[in-house]
Amino acid sequence: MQFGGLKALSEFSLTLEPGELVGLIGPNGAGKTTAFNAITGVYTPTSGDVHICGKRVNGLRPHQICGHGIARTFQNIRLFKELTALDNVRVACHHGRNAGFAASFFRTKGFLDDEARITKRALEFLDVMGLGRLRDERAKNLPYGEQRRLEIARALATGPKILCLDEPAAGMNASEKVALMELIRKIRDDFKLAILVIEHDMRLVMGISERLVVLDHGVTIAKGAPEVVRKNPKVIEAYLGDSYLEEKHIAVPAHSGELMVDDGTPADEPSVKEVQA
Ligand SMILES: Nc1ncnc2c1ncn2[C@@H]1O[C@H](COP(=O)(O)OP(=O)(O)OP(=O)(O)O)[C@@H](O)[C@H]1O
Repeated sequence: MQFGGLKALSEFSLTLEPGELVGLIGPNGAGKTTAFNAITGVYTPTSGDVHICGKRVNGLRPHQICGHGIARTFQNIRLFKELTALDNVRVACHHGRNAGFAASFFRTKGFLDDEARITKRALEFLDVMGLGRLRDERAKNLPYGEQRRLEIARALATGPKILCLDEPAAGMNASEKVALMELIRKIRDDFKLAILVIEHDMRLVMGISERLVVLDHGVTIAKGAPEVVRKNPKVIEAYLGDSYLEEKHIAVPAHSGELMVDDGTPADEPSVKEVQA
């Protein structure tokens, strides 16, 4: 994905298997959101291919790609702020359906039955995300963490095979983050989805992902199981940065040991001590 002279994403190849939970990590500006945008049709990749279940979807519009089974959430929450939580999810349940003007205008029995089914289904998604009691609240009045969960409920309601979550725990406190990550894993298990999650907090994402892909400057610098990736010197260097390491007086030799420092939040002493040279 190239923007003028800038290659925001140049070496990126990822296959998501059914039911897999993969973490996409990397420092600020590494190209993570660009990868999501290229996969979900927000951008048309300037080269390369995106396939969903064998079908090439490059150049399709986001709603068409969603119709092929990829749903996503955004780093900056994009809810229908004036609609209730329930209606935000109902809209997604309607995805790809068209009742027809006459049926909706005359509110035929078939139309009303359909609407009742959609409401029931939307309530189930709200309950999955622990938002059932807030069904009639306008999205804009929900606390930040609940808006994030509502976005996930809405994405789930489109019936995806693959769910892409862009920093779903951003802005949450530590215990909310842990609870959300556990919920994400449960969603994967219950709905049998593949999930690709961008998360800045390395410890969190390593805790739930079977596999990690690490980007830096648009290039994949490491892939694999979390316990392998976290020992990768390139990842340690890219993620923490030389200045950070100098500041903390941490030496990272070519074949360094464990890395257990959260990114994006000030590293506390116990985490730093876990960086074993
Ligand atoms: N529409 C765009 N036009 C020009 N440059 C862009 C555009 N979108 C992203 N970029 C650039 O591409 C690079 C990768 O950005 P991207 O947002 O994908 O990084 P990121 O890994 O998601 O970062 P962060 O963790 O801060 O969200 C950055 O240099 C960014 O400025």
